[in-house]
Amino acid sequence: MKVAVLGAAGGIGQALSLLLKNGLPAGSELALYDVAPVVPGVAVDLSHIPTAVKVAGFGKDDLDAALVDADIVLIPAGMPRKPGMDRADLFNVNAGIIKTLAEGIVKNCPKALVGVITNPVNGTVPIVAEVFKKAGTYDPARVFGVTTLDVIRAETFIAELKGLNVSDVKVPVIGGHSGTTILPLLSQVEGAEFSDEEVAALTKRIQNAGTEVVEAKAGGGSATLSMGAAAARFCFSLVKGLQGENVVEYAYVEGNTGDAPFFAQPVRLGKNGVEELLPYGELSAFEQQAKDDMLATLEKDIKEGVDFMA
Ligand SMILES: NC(=O)C1=CN([C@@H]2O[C@H](COP(=O)(O)OP(=O)(O)OC[C@H]3O[C@@H](n4cnc5c(N)ncnc54)[C@H](O)[C@@H]3O)[C@@H](O)[C@H]2O)C=CC1
Ligand SMILES: O=C([O-])CC(=O)C(=O)O
Repeated sequence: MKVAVLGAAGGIGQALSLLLKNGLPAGSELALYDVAPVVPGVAVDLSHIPTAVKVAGFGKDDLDAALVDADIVLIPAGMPRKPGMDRADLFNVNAGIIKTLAEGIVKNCPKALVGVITNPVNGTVPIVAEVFKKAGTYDPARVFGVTTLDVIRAETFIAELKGLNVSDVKVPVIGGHSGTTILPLLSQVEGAEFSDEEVAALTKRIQNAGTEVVEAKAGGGSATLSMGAAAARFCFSLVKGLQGENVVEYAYVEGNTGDAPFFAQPVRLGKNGVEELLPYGELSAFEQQAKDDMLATLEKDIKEGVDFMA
């Protein structure tokens, strides 16, 4: 198994790479790529951890070597938010970065499963899809926007509020990955009941959790450690799928819900990425309204990504 992390020297990239060094199956290769000159050092540092995962660092001119024959590519490359910014404000800087990296994937590992972390996810995932379409290598089952952070936040906040064991709490989160496009389905959480006030407050907290971190970091960036944990969880699920295990995650994919061209929904993972698109089930009246209200924003974000490549 070869996993490439693009943007590996950044806040997310380093946390994620540490978790992958410790958690990938024995015999795996971890390829760390970044334009920052520190990246070989990050690889050397991680290589001293005694696990059976081989780590190599690749500097800015070595994208091809980092990607060649990768089974999974995770992309946390690009600029994070500062207080006062929306994720959409990152589009102009990050769109070009994502395009270049996606072109590298086409050239070196067109069959890889690709997890896009770079914001705005609502628009960067369509860019990856368009690059692959242009090259004739697009397979919607292999391209994911990583929305796992929304899921783990929802699990954490609900366990805290209701005094539950967090490992027992499962929360579906659908839609996109910004503001109101993030839609936790609290009506489907088993083992917990919520008042209308709790639903409104929790939904808002989950939607604004990224901003909560951005403000707390006061100009020093956005979520990196929790995102590292979320991306590692998602990557380990992709690995399990590749190994033939049956595992379900929520991810932002070109799916079949009919809501928008890309939409986070439950997917069963397998040897080819998405093995089965699963329905998100019945929505409460609150959730139905919230979904209807957010679709125009999500569509606009997606169009921005598609138009960038037109
Ligand atoms: N999907 C999600 O839930 C989340 C997404 N994010 C996003 O992840 C991205 C990264 O965030 P951080 O790690 O905090 O930022 P960071 O600034 O700490 O790291 C970004 C890294 O990307 C590298 N980079 C820039 N251009 C590159 C290129 N062309 N090729 C390879 N590497 C390149 C930089 O050198 C840097 O090391 C941001 O866009 C952020 O908004 C952050 C948190 C959650
Ligand atoms: O809020 C941000 O800019 C980073 C992010 O996507 C998150 O933490 O969910």
